[in-house]
Amino acid sequence: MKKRNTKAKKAAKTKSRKRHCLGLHFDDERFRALSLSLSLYLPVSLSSVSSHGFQVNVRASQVFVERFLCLLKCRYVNLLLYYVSHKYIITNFTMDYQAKEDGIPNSSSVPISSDVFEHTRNSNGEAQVKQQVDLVVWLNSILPNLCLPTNATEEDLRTCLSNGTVLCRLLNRLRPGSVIECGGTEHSRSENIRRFLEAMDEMKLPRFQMSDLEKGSMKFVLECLLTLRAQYMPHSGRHNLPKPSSLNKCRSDVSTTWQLLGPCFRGSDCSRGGVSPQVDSPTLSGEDSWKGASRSKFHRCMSSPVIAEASAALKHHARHEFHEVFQLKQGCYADLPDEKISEMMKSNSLDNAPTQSLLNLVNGILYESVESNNWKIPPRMAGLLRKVMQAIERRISAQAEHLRNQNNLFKSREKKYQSRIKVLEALAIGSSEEPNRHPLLPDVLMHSLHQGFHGEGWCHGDRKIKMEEEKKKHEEQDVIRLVKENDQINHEKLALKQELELARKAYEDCCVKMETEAKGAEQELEVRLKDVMHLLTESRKRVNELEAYSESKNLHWNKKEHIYQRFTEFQLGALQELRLASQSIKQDILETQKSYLDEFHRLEKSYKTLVDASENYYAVVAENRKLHNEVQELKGNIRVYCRIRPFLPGQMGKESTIEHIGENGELNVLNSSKQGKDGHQSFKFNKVYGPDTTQAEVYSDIQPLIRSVLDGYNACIFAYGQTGSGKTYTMTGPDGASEEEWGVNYRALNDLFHISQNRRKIFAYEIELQMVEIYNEQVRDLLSSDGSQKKYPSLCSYVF
Ligand SMILES: Nc1ncnc2c1ncn2[C@@H]1O[C@H](COP(=O)(O)OP(=O)(O)OP(=O)(O)O)[C@@H](O)[C@H]1O
Repeated sequence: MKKRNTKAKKAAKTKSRKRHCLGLHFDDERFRALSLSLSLYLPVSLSSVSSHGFQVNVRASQVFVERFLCLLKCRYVNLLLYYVSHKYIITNFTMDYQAKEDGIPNSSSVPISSDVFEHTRNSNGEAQVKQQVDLVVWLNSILPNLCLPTNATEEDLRTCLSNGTVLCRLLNRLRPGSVIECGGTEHSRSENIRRFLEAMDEMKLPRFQMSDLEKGSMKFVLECLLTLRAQYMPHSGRHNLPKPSSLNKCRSDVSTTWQLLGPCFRGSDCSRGGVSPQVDSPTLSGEDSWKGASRSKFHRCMSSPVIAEASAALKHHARHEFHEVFQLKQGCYADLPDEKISEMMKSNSLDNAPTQSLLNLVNGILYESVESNNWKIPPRMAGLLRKVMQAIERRISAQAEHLRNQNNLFKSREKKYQSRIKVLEALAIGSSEEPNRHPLLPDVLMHSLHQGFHGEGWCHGDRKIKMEEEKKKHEEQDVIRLVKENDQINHEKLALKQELELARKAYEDCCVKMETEAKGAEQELEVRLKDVMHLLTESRKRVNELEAYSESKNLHWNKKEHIYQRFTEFQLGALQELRLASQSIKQDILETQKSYLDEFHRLEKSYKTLVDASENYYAVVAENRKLHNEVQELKGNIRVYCRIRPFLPGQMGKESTIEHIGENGELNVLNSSKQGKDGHQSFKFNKVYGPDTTQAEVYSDIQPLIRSVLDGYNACIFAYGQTGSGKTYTMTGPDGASEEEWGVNYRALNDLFHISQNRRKIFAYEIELQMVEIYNEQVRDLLSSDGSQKKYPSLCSYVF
């Protein structure tokens, strides 16, 4: 019996290894357990199970389904969860899976109906479109001048990114100085892209090929940009893609996981989202696949907030319209209208909006405040920020509560399974204590066996004995088979128990970790909220101060501007006048210069003439003097002139005695007292001046004598006649005389000074004047200042 048991165990082991080789280990119990585990975290539920197939209800995208099929083939849950954590799970559909009895089911052979495929494709397309929209919004927020439409197609993106400048600018905004941008030539285009890719390599981030930008799918380009976004804006689009660092980590995780699994899958097959795992060699057992690092990675993925987010997104699929409230076309929060902010702040919108949208909003506002407003948050945005943070806090609290409920549920299920395991263990123990009774052997069979050894048919001949032996042999074979199956069941029970224990521990760890993370996140959010509120208060103070300062400055500058404007206008007017004056002066200067030039030429000519004349001047002057004096001598050294006084005002009716005045100094006088010839007397003078002769005409005959005096000749002019005949009038002029009435004395002195002044460069004259009066033959000095009126004995002439 012992030998038979050993053989049965060996056969069971061989069969078990064979099942592992097939890569399928989904009998009913095992799959139920797996489904239960999955349903705790994922939108997967087992619909029906049979010995050869099962139906799974999945809410997932096509990618998810493909991954799930891979999971079914190798029972590798880690892989499934990994992909789920990074892909959208957005739709519902049912997948029928019929496992093949004789081989490994291939994902391509899974009978999925055409409408399911269509639905799946649409789901996948929706996810890609959403990723693309998110990416466009992000690009617009980083590079506002880009102005990409939210519904930009792949070709639009290709056109936008193909010259490489946008990529370089994007990278420089995220990481200043990362790349140096070239110009817009064809060569610069490839150079820009090359530099961008080098920078990505340097940052150890996944990149695309240059040909991806030229044609074909933009998938890798989009993945690269989403990774870049996750790297530098880790809170933005978290549900779309992991951080680049974590992406690389996840890639290595996947690779590690494959190693743990054995060579069933190659990491490279899925490093870019591939879905065609290969079964190359026997896999490890299901128990092995849950050991060590892979299990911890599984729980790390499970504990990721993204899972919770994805789950929440599935549960609140109907809330899609609220997501629209927080979607911004251009990603510019500062320009949001008040109506939009009010709509966002409504409790209905906040409670129903996806958490990722709220986080995007918070990050967007903070990013804008850092980038554009120098850490200043506008008050209306601060109110919205506070509301959003409160909504996030409420959600975190709800998540923690949900996790606690899940934990309780899991514990209750664990107890239920433990009780089942205990029953099975009791059955197994019972069978070992009663060797002749296998727990799974039916009573009828046990009765037959008993009868086989102790029954009465033993005595009815050889034929009967032979039949009994054959029957016994069959029954023994049945017993062996049943024992073997019982061993197998026990073995699987033990494995299931261990697996459940591990899962329970892992789940507890996961819950603790998630609670810790939730508390940490809550505390972090509280700290950030406090920081934001502090910043907001400071910003408000600063804004008020700046507004007051700006107002006063504005007034001051307005005044100054007015003053400067007036001053400028005045200066412009003055400048204009100066310009006109300058032009006029310039014209005058030119004219003056021209006239001076003419004058200079004229003076030059005159000067030459004068030079010529001056050479003979002195000779001419001497000659002139000589001739002049000779003329005077010829005229006579003693000349006698006679001037006839007109009637005085009171004598107008009297008869004149002047009979005739001749041209040559002849004068005929009629004496009415005498008769005849004696009554007519004739006189002869050098010249006779009639009663109408002016003072100037009298002096014109005397003037040459004045010149002779200055030439060194002596001259004497004196007047004589009876009282009232006009001597004083002729020599001096009447009292208060005008220049016309000046007598000989004034005119002679004028000429003396004038001629002596003209000759001052040649001669120096000394002029002395003496004025005397001769009266009653007494000479009196009229210019004497001592009052003594010096008297001379007898002199009756004026001497010059
Ligand atoms: N040519 C004249 N035209 C007009 N009035 C004259 C003229 N000559 C003399 N008289 C006037 O005659 C008057 C007498 O002249 P004035 O005093 O010169 O004479 P007199 O010879 O000097 O006299 P006396 O010897 O007494 O001094 C004056 O009133 C004077 O104005």
